[in-house]
Amino acid sequence: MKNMIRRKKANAARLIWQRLRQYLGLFQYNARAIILVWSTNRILTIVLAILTLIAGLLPGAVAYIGKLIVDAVVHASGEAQTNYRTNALSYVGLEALLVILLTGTQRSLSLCQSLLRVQLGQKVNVLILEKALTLDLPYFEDSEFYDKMNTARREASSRPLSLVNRTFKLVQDALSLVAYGGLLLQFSVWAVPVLAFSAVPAFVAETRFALEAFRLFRWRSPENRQQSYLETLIAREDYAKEVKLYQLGPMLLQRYRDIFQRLYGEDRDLTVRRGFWGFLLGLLSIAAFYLAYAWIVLEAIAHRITLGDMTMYLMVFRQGQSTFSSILTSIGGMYEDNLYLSNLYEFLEQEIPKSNGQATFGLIPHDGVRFEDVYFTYPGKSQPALKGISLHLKPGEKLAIVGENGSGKTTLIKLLTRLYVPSRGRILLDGLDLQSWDISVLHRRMSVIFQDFVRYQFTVGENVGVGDVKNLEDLERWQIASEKSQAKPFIESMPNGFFTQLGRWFKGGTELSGGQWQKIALARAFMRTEADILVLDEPTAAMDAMAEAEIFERLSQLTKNQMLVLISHRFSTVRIADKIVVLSEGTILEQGTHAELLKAQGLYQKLFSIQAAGYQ
Ligand SMILES: Nc1ncnc2c1ncn2[C@@H]1O[C@H](COP(=O)(O)OP(=O)(O)OP(=O)(O)O)[C@@H](O)[C@H]1O
Repeated sequence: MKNMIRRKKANAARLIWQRLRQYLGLFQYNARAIILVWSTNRILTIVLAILTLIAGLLPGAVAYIGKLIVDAVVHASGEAQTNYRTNALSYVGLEALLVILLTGTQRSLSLCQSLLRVQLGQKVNVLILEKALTLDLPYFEDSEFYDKMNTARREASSRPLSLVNRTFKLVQDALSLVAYGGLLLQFSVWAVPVLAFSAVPAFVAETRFALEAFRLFRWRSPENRQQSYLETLIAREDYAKEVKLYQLGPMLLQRYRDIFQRLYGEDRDLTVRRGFWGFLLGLLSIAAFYLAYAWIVLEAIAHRITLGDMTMYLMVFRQGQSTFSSILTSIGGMYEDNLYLSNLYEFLEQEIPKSNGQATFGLIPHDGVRFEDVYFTYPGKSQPALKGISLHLKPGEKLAIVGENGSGKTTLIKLLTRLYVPSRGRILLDGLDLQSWDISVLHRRMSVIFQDFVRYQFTVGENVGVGDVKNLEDLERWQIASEKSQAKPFIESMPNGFFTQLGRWFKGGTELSGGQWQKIALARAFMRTEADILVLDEPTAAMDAMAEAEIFERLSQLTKNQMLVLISHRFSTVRIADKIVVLSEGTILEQGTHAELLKAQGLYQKLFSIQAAGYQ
């Protein structure tokens, strides 16, 4: 029996300990937040700590001077002694000085916090962006991971400082409470623990609700993303045309409102419950406070304490109560901050499996590119996008890939450029698996223009220059590259030539036509002269017939020493290739030269004749 009771007790103790650890575990980020703040600006952090200390101790001193004033007044009025009067007046002066000091300290504290907030916000954002730069493409396409990053970005820049401020505020309040407690102990040893315990239920409720708030916040990431997407659709110029002409505005706005209503409903429930329980449990501490208050009044009436003592205790009580509730708020808030920070650190510390390829040259120089039985399935998909792809592209060779929409052409390029890793099989460059190559060396050897190339809101020259970031500002190279892509004539006709700002986001920006943008993108590809693999995905789809014909006429010449991988739906353009691959549903259906494929009378020949017929 005794054993059973002992075991039960041990179990209960273990449970309490576990719970406590769970609670305390959630405060683990305080120290990290302080380190983060410390590394952001040491001087400001030290000043903040010192000011917090002063601001914590001063209120106790003010309360004590209050007592001295009242006692001196009582003496002075009873015995009409001038030195008591002088005493009383000098205490008043002293209190005024202390209050000035306190106000100054508090002002300086908020000044320090404002400065730190800006610096810390910048620092955390840079950390997040630096991490984002290390991520491979699949991470950006993984909505869960993307949500984590956005949650981190949205909130985390303000949270670390908030956590540090709260930690310091807690220390400050705790110091004030210790000072008050010290003064109160003279009254009764019981007053302090009674007041402390009365605050526990409110504290537990506060942390519980903070956890719930965080869960809500996390669940909602997808909804928040939807909302910000709708905002973008409604408010951004590149969507405005369609939104207006299809009259999508009201429908989009309604969706936006609906999401808000749903979120608001959940928020309101939580806020109401939090407020209700906070109030109810807060009543407990108020009751304890006022009982003690009444006790002090009775003691003063019975002359067991002086009037000065009573004034001091009452002040200590009032201040103590507000310090208590401020501590509660700090702890609840700190708990929330910790939860948000856990999200930030989860993002920052997510292990990114990196291929440790370091090779800067291949095993068989000049072997070119080989696909060996390559399969690829997109994450989360059941059907492979590419199946058993094998091909060989020798240095200087031109390869064209054709095939219907969704047949896997772009996917093949994504694998070739190592944005994705094959699920099976290998891709070799100069006899060495792409995974073994140093990624920056590999990317330097490639020049790629995707169908959805980026229209940078930079100057024309920079839009070309980004093709070779080392020579971003090199006017001469811009000129050569844009001459190759037929972009030079229209660039030079613009008022500021290569220095014209493009896009509409910034003042004085000029918008280009689709074909003009494409010529700029092509110039970007030609800018990368170091690259020996040029990949062009529908490079001339938006260009006029003349420009397209001129580019293709010269393309073989322009890319004489480069391997060229060209995706196109126009058969007139692919015929320049040494080898044409016809993709269908992720597999190679046919391959050969234009003449061979025509002769084979397969899909290529069929599609070619359909297109040719269209022009007759
Ligand atoms: N990021 C992605 N995640 C999942 N599936 C994708 C992704 N991108 C493409 N797919 C799928 O992979 C298949 C091949 O797409 P891919 O973009 O390679 O086709 P494509 O031949 O380039 O088409 P198009 O001629 O329309 O440009 C399609 O079924 C497509 O739905």
